[in-house]
Amino acid sequence: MQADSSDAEPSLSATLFVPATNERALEKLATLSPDAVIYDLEDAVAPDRKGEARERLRDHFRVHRTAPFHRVVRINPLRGPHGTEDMLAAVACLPDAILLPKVEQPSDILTLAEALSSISNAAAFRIWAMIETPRGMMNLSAVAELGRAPAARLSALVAGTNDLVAMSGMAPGPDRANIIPFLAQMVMAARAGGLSVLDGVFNDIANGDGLSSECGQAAALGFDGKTLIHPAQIEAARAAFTPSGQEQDRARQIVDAFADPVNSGKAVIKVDGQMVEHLHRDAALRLLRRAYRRESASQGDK
Ligand SMILES: CC(C)(COP(=O)(O)OP(=O)(O)OC[C@H]1O[C@@H](n2cnc3c(N)ncnc32)[C@H](O)[C@@H]1OP(=O)(O)O)[C@@H](O)C(=O)NCCC(=O)NCCSC(=O)C[C@H](O)C(=O)O
Ligand SMILES: [Mg+2]
Repeated sequence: MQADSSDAEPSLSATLFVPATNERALEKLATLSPDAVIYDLEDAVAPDRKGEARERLRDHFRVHRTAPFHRVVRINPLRGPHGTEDMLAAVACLPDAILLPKVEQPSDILTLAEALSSISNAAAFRIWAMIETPRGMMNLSAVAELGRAPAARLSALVAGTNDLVAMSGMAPGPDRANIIPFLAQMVMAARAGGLSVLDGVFNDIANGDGLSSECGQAAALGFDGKTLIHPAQIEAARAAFTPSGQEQDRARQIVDAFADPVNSGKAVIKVDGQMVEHLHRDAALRLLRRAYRRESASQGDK
């Protein structure tokens, strides 16, 4: 079962990356049902194609003014040569959020937030932060604290496991054993800051069993969703982050038990032999809300 999820964002279970230069993949989006799409101007775009990527992105958003999923643009770091132009292109697209990669300290977020505040049509944009460098990991709690400061616009953390592995020299190990401590810290930091938090990508596109297992692991760690690189990965992510029928039944049982007049005024009761407190009822209500949102979203797909 997924741990308590933040209500800061809509459902983000299946969040698909699309390189902004890949025209075919951009068009394919109209036939897919991810919860969110991250249009990438950073690592999926070669350095000599950054200008073309921005142009394609603007064209794409001009044609597709709305979409049934949350839309996020990943720009290059603001301290690098492409960051500012990427930010302006992203703002012109009116996405729901801008994803800043390789965030290492609070000032990275605050610089972007300040820049957005000086642009008139950027009022509603949220910022998502990728945590994927050793320095970003070391400064994680200070970055996540910005979730409590509305002016910082921060609403989600995204684990960049490829970069983290490459920059740290760690091998992920079987079942990601070596990186789990860092993933768990990201979830805790996100909860402390009231942020959503997404797991990193699974590179082995043809390995469906491996993906399902990693999505299950991400849900068990408390992530709100998984970032994906291929349409074939959407269903596995969706399944792992949707509360099962059994989980929903149990949640209803807990909610109903507390609503029963015989339990009126009680802070702790027994349900099916187990001690249950108000915190369990609150978690049950969140789970049912998540299941309801998922159900409504899939009705919308039909
Ligand atoms: C990896 C890919 C290059 C593979 O693409 P392709 O060879 O075209 O795959 P398929 O032939 O199997 O594709 C089948 C159809 O699906 C479309 N497609 C493929 N990928 C996507 C996608 N991401 N979104 C939408 N549609 C997609 C193809 O166009 C085919 O369509 P059709 O022919 O019309 O049926 C490709 O999958 C890819 O580029 N994926 C995304 C890569 C990416 O964005 N990478 C950067 C993000 S990951 C990262 O950086 C994480 C982080 O920073 C870290 O450090 O960990
Ligand atoms: Mg990365």
